[in-house]
Amino acid sequence: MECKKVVNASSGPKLTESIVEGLVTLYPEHLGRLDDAAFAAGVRVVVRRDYEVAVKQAGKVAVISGGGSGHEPAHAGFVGKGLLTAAVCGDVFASPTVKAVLCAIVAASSKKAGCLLIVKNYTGDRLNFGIAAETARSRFGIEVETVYVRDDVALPDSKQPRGLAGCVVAHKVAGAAADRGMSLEEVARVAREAAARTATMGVAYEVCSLPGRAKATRLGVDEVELGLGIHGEPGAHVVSPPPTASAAAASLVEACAAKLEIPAGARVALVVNNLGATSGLEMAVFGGVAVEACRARGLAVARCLDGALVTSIDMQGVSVSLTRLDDELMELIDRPCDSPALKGAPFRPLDALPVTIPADPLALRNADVRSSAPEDPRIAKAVLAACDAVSRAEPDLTRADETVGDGDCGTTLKQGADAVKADLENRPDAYKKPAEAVAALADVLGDNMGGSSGALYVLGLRAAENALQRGATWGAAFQAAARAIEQYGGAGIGSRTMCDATIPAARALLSSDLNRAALEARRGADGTKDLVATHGRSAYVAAARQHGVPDPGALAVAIIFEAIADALH
Ligand SMILES: Nc1ncnc2c1ncn2[C@@H]1O[C@H](COP(=O)(O)OP(=O)(O)OP(=O)(O)O)[C@@H](O)[C@H]1O
Repeated sequence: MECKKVVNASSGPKLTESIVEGLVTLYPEHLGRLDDAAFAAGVRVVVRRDYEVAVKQAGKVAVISGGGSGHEPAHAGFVGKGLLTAAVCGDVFASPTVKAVLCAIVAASSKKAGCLLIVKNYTGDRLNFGIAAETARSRFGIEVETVYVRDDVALPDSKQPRGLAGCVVAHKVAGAAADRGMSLEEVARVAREAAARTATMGVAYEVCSLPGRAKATRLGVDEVELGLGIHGEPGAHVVSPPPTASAAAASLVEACAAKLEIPAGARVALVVNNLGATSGLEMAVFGGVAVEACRARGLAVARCLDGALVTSIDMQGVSVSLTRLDDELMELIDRPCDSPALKGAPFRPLDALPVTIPADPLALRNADVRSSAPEDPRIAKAVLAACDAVSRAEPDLTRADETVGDGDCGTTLKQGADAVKADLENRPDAYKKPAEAVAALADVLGDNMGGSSGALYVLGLRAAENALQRGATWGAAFQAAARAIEQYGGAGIGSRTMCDATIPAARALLSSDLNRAALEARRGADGTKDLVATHGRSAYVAAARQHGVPDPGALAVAIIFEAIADALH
């Protein structure tokens, strides 16, 4: 079955046409497209809107790149001041035609200044851009230089390394040089230098899927590919199980640094490229550890660029490019640019080290709780039993929350339980008296447990702590806890929340005993299977989906009461 894509046409020129149309519609201040009727049908070339004045009349070198579509924002997204003059757009993963490249050269270049072609090193691109360059020279008298980007280091013995995300560095450097008014020869020299000093390697956690085709199933659930191309071709190595972000970053950085023979202490520009469908969360994690990996290798990360730059449609993965900088490249990389995808000075300096703002932990922690109540060894026993029971129940709680919520209730509770257990081991004295123990629980859960349930537990525990400090019984203290949860959470009996377990359990604890309270908590939790949520995240989930599944928060309360009753019987 075809994979789902947000497109009108799923392949061929119609798809390319709609990509180009979309970009020029979205970025009219930057982009225009060549009128194909004036040249030849089927030509899809995106140009700087102001190319006539800013490039041709100004006598500046035109910088042109392109290739197959599917790598957006490359290359049309890099068309603009200080970057590309024009981008030639082929069909998805297919080289553009000679005619299209020739049209771009002839339209965008002046005879006086000439044109630089930046070509990713694929046979189709080499041939089509090459024929166009020769024709532009012989038939139109335009001087053309070509720079090949062959930054791939995944296949060490390859005679024809592929062009990958490193082309962005060549675009930036050449665009800046052309903008500064350097000659064609000079622009080509610095672009060649940038390309030669750049190495790239990537990792894919999921391969890409092409519009109109079935989703590729090459990679097993436990596999990733290292050293891949950007056209869905298999990577150089399959690695299983998937490496952590740190391990992946370290191997990519090492491969690039080794290939470029970068000595320790050298300045580099780091490009962390999202291959298309890597989440913002993953990009943040990976970007940070990629910088760390460079520093661990002794490299000075002088400039850094991250984001979706040269994608492979929807590949879930990242590539790392390193460029060994010298003063000239650094100066050109730092010059301002203005295109849809890159603006200002997109290569950021990373000189400043991350700052941690010191917070005064004493100001955040509650003043010590001291009561004259006698010590009670049953408290630690009950706490331990509750923690173990919650940890054991994590899969059940997760399953329930995956159906009726966002799936994190079990892990949130387990995180709290693990932290409490560790605190109990470290500070057993804090769990000997009622008010002190409850205060310790609130402190630990407040620091370690997020989510709604984290806040609700802390609220309840604080209320119980206050009551216990005033000499309340456990029954009265739990009653105060249940009331605080009701008051701040706004839910009550029948809302399909933990209140369906806490309220009846509190009543039973006041009038009867712990066993009765556990029974009532369980009855309340089971009863939520027939309720429709009015509070909490489940309130946004269809009623039919909730039916027959207990509220995870209520279920956890029942599990805790049962564990304590069992431990203390
Ligand atoms: N207003 C409320 N009053 C009482 N209990 C609530 C309330 N809202 C949610 N809950 C309880 O919290 C449980 C879910 O806890 P969890 O920590 O997963 O919170 P969440 O609602 O998913 O919020 P998030 O994950 O965004 O913090 C629910 O099963 C329910 O028992």
